[in-house]
Amino acid sequence: MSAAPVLVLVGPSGVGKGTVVAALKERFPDAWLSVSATTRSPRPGEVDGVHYFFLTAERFTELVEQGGMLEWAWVHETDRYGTPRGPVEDREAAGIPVILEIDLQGARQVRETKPDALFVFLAPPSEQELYQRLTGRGTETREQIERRLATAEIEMAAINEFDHVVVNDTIDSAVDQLAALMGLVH
Ligand SMILES: Nc1nc2c(ncn2[C@@H]2O[C@H](COP(=O)(O)OP(=O)(O)O)[C@@H](O)[C@H]2O)c(=O)[nH]1
Ligand SMILES: Nc1ncnc2c1ncn2[C@@H]1O[C@H](COP(=O)(O)OP(=O)(O)O)[C@@H](O)[C@H]1O
Repeated sequence: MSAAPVLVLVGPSGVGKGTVVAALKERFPDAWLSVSATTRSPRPGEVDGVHYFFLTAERFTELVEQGGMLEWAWVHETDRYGTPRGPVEDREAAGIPVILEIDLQGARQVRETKPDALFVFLAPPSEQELYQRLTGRGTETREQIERRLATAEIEMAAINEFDHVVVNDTIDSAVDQLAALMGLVH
């Protein structure tokens, strides 16, 4: 039996990573989405341990120093985000497909430690559509949107580092493509 896949999904803020992963999980409930740790504050409705593990800066540093993060990075220059190592390794050992929704810097670190993972870039159909999705979501201030668009440019420039590019045109077709790449079949 071949090992279950580890999907590393990267894409600019607002491209639809969260939406596509939620749809993928609905169709393939056995796939497990890693819960990241972050130093940013929870938004209304976000639950600690469900959406993120919300950590203080001190606790985040402590975990990094203990080797508890598979990868971590400063994202949008303001906060640290990282993947707790233990839960990922537990799923891998149990043969459960793993999804890491992380940023470009994190993906580069995972490439070093898990070169067999599946590195996929989720791209927008167009720049215009990315802008519309990001502003349409309505969860960021103008300044935050500007910062995310600047990060998006850096991320889009690294698209060639990825094994596969999936364009998030419709949610269904993006899920179909990801499921096929991961070898998930009904
Ligand atoms: N390196 C790394 N990046 C992460 C992790 N979790 C989330 N991110 C990235 O952090 C960014 C979060 O951006 P933001 O627009 O604030 O969205 P949200 O925090 O996911 O609602 C996205 O680019 C994610 O890919 C993680 O565990 N590690
Ligand atoms: N395929 C799609 N077509 C149209 N809108 C989409 C699509 N995928 C996501 N969206 C919308 O785009 C916005 C950003 O999606 P989200 O999943 O929050 O992005 P990300 O997690 O990459 O930051 C949301 O309002 C979402 O409903």
